[in-house]
Amino acid sequence: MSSMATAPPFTLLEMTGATLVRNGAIVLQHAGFCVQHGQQWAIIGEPETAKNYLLQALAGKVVINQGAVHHFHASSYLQAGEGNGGYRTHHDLVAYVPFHHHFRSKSNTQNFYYQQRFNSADADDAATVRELLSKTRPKHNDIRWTTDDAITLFGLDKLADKALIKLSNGETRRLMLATALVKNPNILLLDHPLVGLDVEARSRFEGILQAIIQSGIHVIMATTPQEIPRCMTHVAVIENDTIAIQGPVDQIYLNKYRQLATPGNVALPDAMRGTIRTLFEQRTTPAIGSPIISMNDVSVRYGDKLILDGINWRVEQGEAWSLKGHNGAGKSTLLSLINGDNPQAYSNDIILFGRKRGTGESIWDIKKQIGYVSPELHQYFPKNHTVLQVVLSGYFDTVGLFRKVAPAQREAAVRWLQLFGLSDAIQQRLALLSPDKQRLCLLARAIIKNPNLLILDEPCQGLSPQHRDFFKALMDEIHAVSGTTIIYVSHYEEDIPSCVTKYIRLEQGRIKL
Ligand SMILES: Nc1ncnc2c1ncn2[C@@H]1O[C@H](COP(=O)(O)OP(=O)(O)OP(=O)(O)O)[C@@H](O)[C@H]1O
Repeated sequence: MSSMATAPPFTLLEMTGATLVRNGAIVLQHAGFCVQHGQQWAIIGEPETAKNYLLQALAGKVVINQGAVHHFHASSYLQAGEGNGGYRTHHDLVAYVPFHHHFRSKSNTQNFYYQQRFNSADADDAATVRELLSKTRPKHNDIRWTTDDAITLFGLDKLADKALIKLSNGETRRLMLATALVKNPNILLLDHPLVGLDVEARSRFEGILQAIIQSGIHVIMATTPQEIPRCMTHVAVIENDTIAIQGPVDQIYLNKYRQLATPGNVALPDAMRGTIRTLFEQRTTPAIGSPIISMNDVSVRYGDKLILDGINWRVEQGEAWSLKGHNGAGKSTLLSLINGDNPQAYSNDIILFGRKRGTGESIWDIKKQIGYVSPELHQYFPKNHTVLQVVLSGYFDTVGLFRKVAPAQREAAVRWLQLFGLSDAIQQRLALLSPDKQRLCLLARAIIKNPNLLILDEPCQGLSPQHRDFFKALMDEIHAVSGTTIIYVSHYEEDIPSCVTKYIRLEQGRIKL
């Protein structure tokens, strides 16, 4: 990959004849892509892996099997570096914001385990927002964005002294974007930057992006046809393993792609519905009486900060609820009280599955009633287990499989994986699956034990439109067949299945009627 090839005038970045391979399979072939000065690119289409790999290739994070990427924008920086003895690379001028963050503890020894968030005393090893941003120094002197600028742009002022581990999902996304900005790159590569942001943050994003672009940074982002910011000048459309179409945004017939990505009502094939019925006939979890959840004046406090304030909520068996609220409203904290991850559940008046919390029940007694999936679980789930092991671990509520399983359990796991279209991947390690298939695998894990309560926190995050529609139809079917109680969190109305008929909205930790 040479960055010293001769640049056509105004060309900043060029990919030529590139073939990208993942786990032995071609993801993208013969890809050509060129960014000229003043162009901002949105990459849409499917599969997600191809978009993600294209960004990673431009960021220099994956090997290109054939072809090359030329970073002409870095030429003068590299030339100026020659002779002064310092090591310079075009990587210094490119920042990539992935879908998942890789923040580490200060000792840099481990990823945070995900319950750690709700045990505030454990968070001492985590850097604060300001510490992280301050230590992310650019390798060059062309500083357009300081730490303070980035904090202001992304509205992180109130969070600046907070440990990273304490941030909500949406707050973490904003921090990831800010971290990339303080590298002061020439090229900013964003993988679905709006995912996890609430409606208001998404509407502010256009202005944020404009400010970034006006400072001279060029943006290339993977996104959906529905969410192409107005300041994007060009679009590239991925279809299967090629860049099918690319050009100025006003010359691409976007409606076609928007229609493809518009939520639709998928009808599950009869055979699939039959399988679901059979799987639920083997229900092992005994049904219990209502209410499933009863919260009476529940509050959660960390230090002097009240995160949840006077929550009264009753969920009857078989109900399907949408839990709504802005980023940082307290949704995940509320869920952590239900799924046994938050020690403050004991000091509150909470009845779960007919039993008051703090009356001798173990966390496992609680967890065995619940199927759970969330962005945090996905983030921290060890990826070295096979797909089959991951799904089977749902029977034991462990993060990975450490027990022997019964043949019937194994058979059910295989059938669920067939339903989710993951039969081919059964023996593959989770790490080798694309992020959307990993998510489907964790969804199968949540469902496999036929739990009394399904907690689905942003379950469609990262799913393709087809997978999303399929998953919603599956939820409707499961709810109809099993009567499983559901709590569903999403910042996108179109992600919510039609079986969800009740809602609770949080605002700054309180119920908003
Ligand atoms: N241990 C902690 N100490 C201090 N503040 C915390 C702690 N854990 C969470 N918070 C704060 O509590 C607020 C609520 O966080 P929570 O994750 O419940 O929000 P959320 O509604 O799920 O947001 P999102 O939509 O972004 O996922 C956030 O502002 C977060 O920073």
